[in-house]
Amino acid sequence: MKIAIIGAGNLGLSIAKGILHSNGATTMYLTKRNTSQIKEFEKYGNVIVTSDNRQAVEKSDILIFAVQPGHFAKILTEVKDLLTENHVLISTITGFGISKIEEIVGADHYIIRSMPNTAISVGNSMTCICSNELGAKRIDLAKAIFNRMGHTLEIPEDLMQAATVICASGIAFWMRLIRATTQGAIQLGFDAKEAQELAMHTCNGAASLLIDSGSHPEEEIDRVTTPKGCTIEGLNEMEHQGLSSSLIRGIVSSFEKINQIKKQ
Ligand SMILES: NC(=O)C1=CN([C@@H]2O[C@H](COP(=O)(O)OP(=O)(O)OC[C@H]3O[C@@H](n4cnc5c(N)ncnc54)[C@H](O)[C@@H]3O)[C@@H](O)[C@H]2O)C=CC1
Ligand SMILES: O=C(O)[C@@H]1CCC=N1
Repeated sequence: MKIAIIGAGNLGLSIAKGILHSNGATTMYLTKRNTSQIKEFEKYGNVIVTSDNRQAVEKSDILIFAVQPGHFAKILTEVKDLLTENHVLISTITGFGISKIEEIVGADHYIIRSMPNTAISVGNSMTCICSNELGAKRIDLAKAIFNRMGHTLEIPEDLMQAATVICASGIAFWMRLIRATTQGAIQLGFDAKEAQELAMHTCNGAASLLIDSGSHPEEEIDRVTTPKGCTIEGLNEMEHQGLSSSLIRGIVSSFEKINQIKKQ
């Protein structure tokens, strides 16, 4: 597969690392206006770093766009005459709908929207995907690409903003929960490094339990909460302080913000 990542910033480079780790490309173009910080990627023999988006598009079949929303229309306009019937366009760009992409390049291209998160760099992204009408013929290909770097779910486009909050911003939300747990562990006597080790592996274990068993979180909670024990004591105090409520309100605020951004 010949892949181009147009916009090798935070997300673009995370995708590049994921692709490299999974040997997911025969050649990979990485583009950025100033390429000096990412030249090191050329040490992988099949990676070409350039600021020339047109060259990257011409030499690749799968085009993954990961630029800021304000730059996307200009870049599409710059390369649209090079697009062939073989190209698959994958946009990771927040709030930029398929209809807007079609307005620029036409509906006669395979257009996929995908919303990965930065855990794609370690092959563990939750990635939501949707497509235009023609792109439905390439959705399995897009899923195959992202399944090598985590888990994918095909969703209707109108859920893409919500998916961005839960999956992409979600990385930040979970990081903060892990950090707070780490701070608690330090207060209880662990040094900072061990505290983080305990917090992140316990978090990983909790997610793995649900993924492997398919059970509901409350079923797993029931297995841990000894009557009159310390777990229910802590859990109830967290809820008195608004744990679930504050998470839900944060998610909804994030969603309201993303909808404002889309309107701008
Ligand atoms: N950071 C994240 O976790 C996620 C970001 N997104 C979306 O992905 C997109 C990129 O986000 P980030 O990586 O965080 O932004 P970023 O600002 O780190 O990366 C964008 C990159 O595009 C490059 N760029 C700008 N103009 C260019 C041009 N004409 N040609 C080639 N490259 C150009 C910039 O130099 C920069 O390296 C955004 O639309 C964001 O909404 C989506 C999911 C997760
Ligand atoms: O914070 C943001 O607006 C972008 C979208 C999801 C992750 N970063």
